[in-house]
Amino acid sequence: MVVAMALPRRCVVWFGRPAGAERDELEHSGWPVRVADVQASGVGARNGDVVVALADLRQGDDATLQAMEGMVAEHPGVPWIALVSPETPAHEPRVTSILRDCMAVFTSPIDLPRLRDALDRLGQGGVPARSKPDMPGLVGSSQAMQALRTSLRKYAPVDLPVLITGETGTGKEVAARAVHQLSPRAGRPFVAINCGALPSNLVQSELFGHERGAFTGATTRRIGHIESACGGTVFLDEIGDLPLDAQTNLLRFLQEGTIVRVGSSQSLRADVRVLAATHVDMEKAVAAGRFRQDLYYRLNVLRVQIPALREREGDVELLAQHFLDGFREHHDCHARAFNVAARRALREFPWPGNVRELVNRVQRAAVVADDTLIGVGDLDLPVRPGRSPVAGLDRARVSAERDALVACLRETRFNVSECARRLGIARVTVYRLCKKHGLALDELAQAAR
Ligand SMILES: Nc1ncnc2c1ncn2[C@@H]1O[C@H](COP(=O)(O)OP(=O)(O)OP(=O)(O)O)[C@@H](O)[C@H]1O
Repeated sequence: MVVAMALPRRCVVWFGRPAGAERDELEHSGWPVRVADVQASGVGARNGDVVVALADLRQGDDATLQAMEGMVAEHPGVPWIALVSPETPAHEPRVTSILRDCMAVFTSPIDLPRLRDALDRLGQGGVPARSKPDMPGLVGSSQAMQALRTSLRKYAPVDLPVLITGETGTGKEVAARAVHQLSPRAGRPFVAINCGALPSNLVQSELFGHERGAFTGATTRRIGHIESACGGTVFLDEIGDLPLDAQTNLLRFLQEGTIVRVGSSQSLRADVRVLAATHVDMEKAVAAGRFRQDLYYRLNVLRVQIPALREREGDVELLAQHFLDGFREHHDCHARAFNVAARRALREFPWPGNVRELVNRVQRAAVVADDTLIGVGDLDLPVRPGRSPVAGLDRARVSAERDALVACLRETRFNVSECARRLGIARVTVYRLCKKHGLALDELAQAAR
């Protein structure tokens, strides 16, 4: 039987069985608890209610897990928190799927003050606090990112060039900045140069500087980027685009530690560490004669590959929330977090433009979202029906339920009481099922006339 619950405006709907102390603690801190049965109850929230749903996975058989999975999927607009025990089979697909859609997970014995804090944050439209990144600017807790951090930490103190490779927008410059920050050069300048954006006739002068009168228009002496990074680090982005003559001078600098300004014959010592990045295949560029092999060897002493965003399990949501929080610090917007469907879409999208594309989509969504939870439409991401958590048998079951309901409604000429009697369910269940399947009774009845 379905229980239609009249909720207070602020409430925890607890699917499962809270211990007395757990319930008391929440009620005393202003969070009335409504205990709900996942097999028979809905969330029951009205517009404007502040409701947080708790998926209590500490007890429960497979049928409960299945119903819980469906319940979470059916209520994408509600923030969910999961409670698990050390015995909860976290590797089982149903549990994994539920946990993924929850904004926070607490393991028993539940730390009640932390749970209360999480509820307060969600109640204000925020998300539970997350741990700060342990490397400057580099957010992500996936295995791929942990391995990357380990390499960057190892390479930072060694005063050798690092070649950073990876697809566009993966965070090569962020990684270069982290190396600089973690190195003994941290207090000195970090100068980033996009080699692909330098005008070809000015590359040498931009990198190494020029003397007055070195060429038409050189009315004053100019210090180049490498010299201006003195004592610090220079980051040469898109190194594969560096013209061959500039490659020769860069090689000399790497071998001898000296530069020569354009129009001068004097060598100047420059204490600068070089980090370089590329998204092109440097071996191919060398084979094609576009890049000097000796320079490639010099730059490629230490090498890190930044993983594509699609290879970082679990990081997309973390990054998306990070960018949303950052956006909110400087702009007024309603959005505080992402609903279940949006988080699923974030996980499933292949992100060809990597983290940069994610930044752009999140910022756009933060501007257009009218709700506190960003939806799939706000992110302008496709919904992939084939990847719904209600997959396979479950989807077949849902679709059979819908078909049976529509057929019975038609047979009974949309008489809800008669339809309920024939299906052997309560009238309220007919209404609940119509809502669940997105069926507007009035419109259906009208269309059938
Ligand atoms: N791990 C990360 N944590 C936080 N922000 C990140 C991370 N990785 C990338 N970003 C952000 O994503 C955007 C793109 O990063 P970045 O410019 O470092 O990428 P890139 O690989 O150097 O790009 P390109 O190939 O175009 O030079 C930046 O806004 C950066 O701050």
